[in-house]
Amino acid sequence: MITAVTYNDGVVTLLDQRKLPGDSVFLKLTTVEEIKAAILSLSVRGAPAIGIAAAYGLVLWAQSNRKEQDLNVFKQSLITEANGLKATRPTAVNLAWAVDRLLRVSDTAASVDGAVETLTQEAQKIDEEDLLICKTIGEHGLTLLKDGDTLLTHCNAGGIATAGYGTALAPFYLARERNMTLHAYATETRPVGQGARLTVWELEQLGIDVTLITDSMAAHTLQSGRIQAVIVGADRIAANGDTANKIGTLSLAVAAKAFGVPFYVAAPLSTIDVHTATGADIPIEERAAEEVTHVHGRIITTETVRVYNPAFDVTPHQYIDGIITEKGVIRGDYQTNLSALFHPAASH
Ligand SMILES: CSC[C@H]1O[C@H](OP(=O)(O)O)[C@H](O)[C@@H]1O
Repeated sequence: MITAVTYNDGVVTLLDQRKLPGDSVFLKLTTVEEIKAAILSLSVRGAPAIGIAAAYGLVLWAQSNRKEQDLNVFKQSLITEANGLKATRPTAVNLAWAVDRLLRVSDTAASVDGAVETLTQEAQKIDEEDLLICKTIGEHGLTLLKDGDTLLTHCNAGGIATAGYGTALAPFYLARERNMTLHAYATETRPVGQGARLTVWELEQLGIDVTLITDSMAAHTLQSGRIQAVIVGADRIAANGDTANKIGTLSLAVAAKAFGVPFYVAAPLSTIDVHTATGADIPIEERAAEEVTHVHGRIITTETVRVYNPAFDVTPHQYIDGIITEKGVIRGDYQTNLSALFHPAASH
């Protein structure tokens, strides 16, 4: 199992995803500032993985402030640090979800030491739970597939974007364990190249057949009939099922609908944000122009060009045939059926 984020005794170890596929470099971080920088630079990326990293970042801060005598000062400063972590990447709700979960459990602490212990335990629980959740997502994803299927995926929603197994790639991990054969087509995923650099690398590490295409080849590939389903991850799913994911996902969903290919989103409940009504309300992170204008440090356009670099887009729920969660595959009336995941009693 490839693990992107691990924690042990005051040190967070991150697989530096900027260096893949050429080098597997592990960063040893001991401060929340280093964690924030790693999230901003995409050393660690992937909605669940940045939630786990942010949670451990709060733990590092708490441990370095253990000598604070005033519990209220400690708690107020913790909230400030939490807000700083949330601001790093606003679209992926998992980051805020993880940080808010730590704030909730530490709020009842009766001492600074108690708060530090509670924060540490809760961050480790989030990490451990995510691994099991992703495996379960893989199980539910397999119910939609058959031996020999070819799936198109976008960006990287694999083990290195989570605590392990991934979300969109989880069915590939499970299929491999079950001697079931699935084939992958991975889109390059400009401008950061998570597909070409990370998904190809991850699937080849697993011995899974993967074909790389550029983003502009996706519609043609879907039209060709060689793809049985599209499966992607998510950064935030609104209450009505509208889904924010890596830029380029919307194009895949529209093309899949046009050519009759099922389009699935795979995501844990921690990616579903019932407090965000529709996709129009999801904040879309815009990133530096250099991600678009430069490849491996070399400029590929003019020095004067204006750049628009949204890191995500929103796929309307009408284009989504199913949302694969750890609770099962959610279909149809997403407003009702997603809400029922959080309020089961109300669904009767
Ligand atoms: C399970 S990863 C979910 C999601 O996060 C990725 O974004 P980024 O690489 O910018 O962190 C991508 O949108 C994945 O689908």
